[in-house]
Amino acid sequence: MSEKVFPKDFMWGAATASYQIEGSPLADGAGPSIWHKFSHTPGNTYNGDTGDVADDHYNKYKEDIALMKDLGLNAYRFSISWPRIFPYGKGKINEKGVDFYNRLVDELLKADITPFVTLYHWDLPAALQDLGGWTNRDIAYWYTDYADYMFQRLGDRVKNWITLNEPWVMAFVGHFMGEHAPGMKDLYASFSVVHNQLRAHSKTVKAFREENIKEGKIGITLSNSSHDPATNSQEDKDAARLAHEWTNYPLFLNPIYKGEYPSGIKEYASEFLPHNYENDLEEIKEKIDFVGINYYSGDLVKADTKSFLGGKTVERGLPKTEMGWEIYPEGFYKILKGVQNEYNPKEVYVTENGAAFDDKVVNQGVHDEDRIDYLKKHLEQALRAIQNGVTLKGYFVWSLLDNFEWAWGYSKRFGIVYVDYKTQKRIIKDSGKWYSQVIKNNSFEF
Ligand SMILES: OC[C@@H]1[C@@H](O)[C@H](O)[C@@H](O)c2[nH]c(CCc3ccccc3)c[n+]21
Repeated sequence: MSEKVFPKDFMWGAATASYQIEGSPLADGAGPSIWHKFSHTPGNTYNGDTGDVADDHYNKYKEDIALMKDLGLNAYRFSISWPRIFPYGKGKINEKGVDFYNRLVDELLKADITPFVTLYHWDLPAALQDLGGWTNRDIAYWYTDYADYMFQRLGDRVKNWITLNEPWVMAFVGHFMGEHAPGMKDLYASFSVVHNQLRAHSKTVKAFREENIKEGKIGITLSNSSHDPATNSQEDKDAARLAHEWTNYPLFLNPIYKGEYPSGIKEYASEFLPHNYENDLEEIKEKIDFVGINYYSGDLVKADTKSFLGGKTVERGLPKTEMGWEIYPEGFYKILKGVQNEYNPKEVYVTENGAAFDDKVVNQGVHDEDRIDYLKKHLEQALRAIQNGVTLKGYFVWSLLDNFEWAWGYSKRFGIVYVDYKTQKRIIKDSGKWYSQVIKNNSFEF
């Protein structure tokens, strides 16, 4: 393999999520999600933005799939909105909700685009939050029933499944920092949410095996930020390792692959883990087919006794994206190599990588050189990882379209396609044209 070309059959895609692009959150019998309620609660999102319209993808999905085809994508990662299927989270089924995803999948297959389905990307049915949501142990059963129903309805055409998107963010940004739905600030709740997501994930993997989906594969997508020690001191090294075990893939892959939480979590955070959590570890240790890695940025960690787990992040002084995240491509390699070294997964997919920049339309185009530079530098590190033994099989850029960026609303643009929210017009950015060349050449050099 020449040093700049990806392996043959490497999968090139783009990723999105239901609440961020679809709009029409309550259409055709859908129930409200916790993000519908959170974004409609004053003060929670920039400018009071909500997902009521977003990219209107619920109505424009055919046009957007034609765009994906134009770009030459051979895969597309999207999420299913649980409350469109089960408006109250369990019990009554909303056929019109199922019908939307049936039509979406059929249109993707017609365009020769492989669907990668995320079963949960944070839009929990609000009715389940009324019962405690992810802090209620019974959610493992509610979630598995929902997932198993989707396997039955779409499993004949959808072969690649992701149980959860970024369970760390759901647990801590949503239940400790309070900046995401459901807006809680309770560290004990956060660790219960970690544990119940792992229980739900593994019960679902077991149900998936029983459904016997032909050539089916199932995995989980985890958020990661490369944490390096601010200095060579033992305190900073320890703080960086703890930050890694807490916020990155080990918090979930250790239980899944090794049947226990990372040593630092057991040593310094065991008081927050649910009572008798050990009784669930055997069941959580359920084989998965691939690991999904999300990566955006890296940081330095400095020992700090006032911070949770004794570390605080400090900056390197590197260029930043519009999110204020430092651009650190080497960290991408470290995370990918680290996953392979520690768990040796059969397959790895980059399920999200991308950047927000201050995109402007000039003469009907968007000349986002900064995003091209970001993507190129990260693809170089992804290829380097493959050349160093990482079983990386595909890459999904975040995101296909500019969309609802959670608490930031529509103020941050991550798309390789620009969305004019007043007209809902799509404009392929220069980065989208560049990415389409990457796919055609299977290389970032052409
Ligand atoms: O922020 C860009 C994307 C989101 O739009 C995706 O829905 C989400 O999966 C995702 N995760 C990350 C990295 C972790 C993170 C999430 C939320 C806020 C800050 C960091 C970045 N992103």
